[in-house]
Amino acid sequence: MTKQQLFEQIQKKRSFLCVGLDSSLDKIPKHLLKYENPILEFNKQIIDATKDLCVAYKPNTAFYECYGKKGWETLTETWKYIPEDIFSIADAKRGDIGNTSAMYAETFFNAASSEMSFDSVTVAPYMGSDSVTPFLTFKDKWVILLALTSNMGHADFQLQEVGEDRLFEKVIKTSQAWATDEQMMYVVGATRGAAFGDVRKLAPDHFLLVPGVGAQGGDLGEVCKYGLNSQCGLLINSSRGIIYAGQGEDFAERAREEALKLQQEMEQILVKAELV
Ligand SMILES: O=c1ccn([C@@H]2O[C@H](COP(=O)(O)O)[C@@H](O)[C@H]2O)c(=O)[nH]1
Repeated sequence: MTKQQLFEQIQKKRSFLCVGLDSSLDKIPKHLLKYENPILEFNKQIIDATKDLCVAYKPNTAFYECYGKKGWETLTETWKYIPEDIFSIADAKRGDIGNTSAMYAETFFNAASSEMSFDSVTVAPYMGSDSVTPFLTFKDKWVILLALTSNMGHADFQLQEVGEDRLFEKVIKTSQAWATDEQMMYVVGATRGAAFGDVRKLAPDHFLLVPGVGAQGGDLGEVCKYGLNSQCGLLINSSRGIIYAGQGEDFAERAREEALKLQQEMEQILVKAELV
């Protein structure tokens, strides 16, 4: 999916919501355990209930890899179930020496070999250019590079000064030599608030994937105040806050209600910013 197509979806749905599919057997409603593949059934019902309210789905691969062969099958079938016009993110946080990264890229982008072709994959920048560029050889596919994460430990490295910059600023500056804003996004945690202003000084036109609203307490209004750009430029993820909103037979409706609350807030923000 291109940047323009993503923006068109945002305008059409009046939403920049990404639903995180962090689905695990111990958290999904108990009545689903009777299904042959409970997590797949859960994901399908969540997707059916939210697909008109969001523009992206983000399965975090950890929640699938932990179940071995069956988990990979679930991830593959979940990817197949995501509607084509919805941006798909494999939140895998990969990155290794070049030839290994090339195999990771095949895994997530080349359906001919892996049966999956996500629109994007999250990548860690720590190993540098040759660990990231193999993901950039696929047309209309995206790297989402970790920049300033939502977790407490972000300060251990990302805020350390490297010359005149903090490390996350160095990551954003240096990586812009590897790809344009048509192929690269950055992860910036919703819990980072005013730091969105610093990110926007360096990356005014890039899309930012923003996890951390909902369960982690990030503030949507604050993120948008500093992070919105002329093509919206934000994909706001909520995983647990949406998918585990209910535990009963009506869990998908409860998930829809939570997604709807966020979508309605986003619509107001888009209208106020005259983006729709
Ligand atoms: O900085 C980061 C990078 C990735 N994540 C991932 O996003 C979701 C958040 O889940 P919630 O349940 O909405 O908190 C999860 O998959 C994380 O691994 C992040 O939270 N922060």
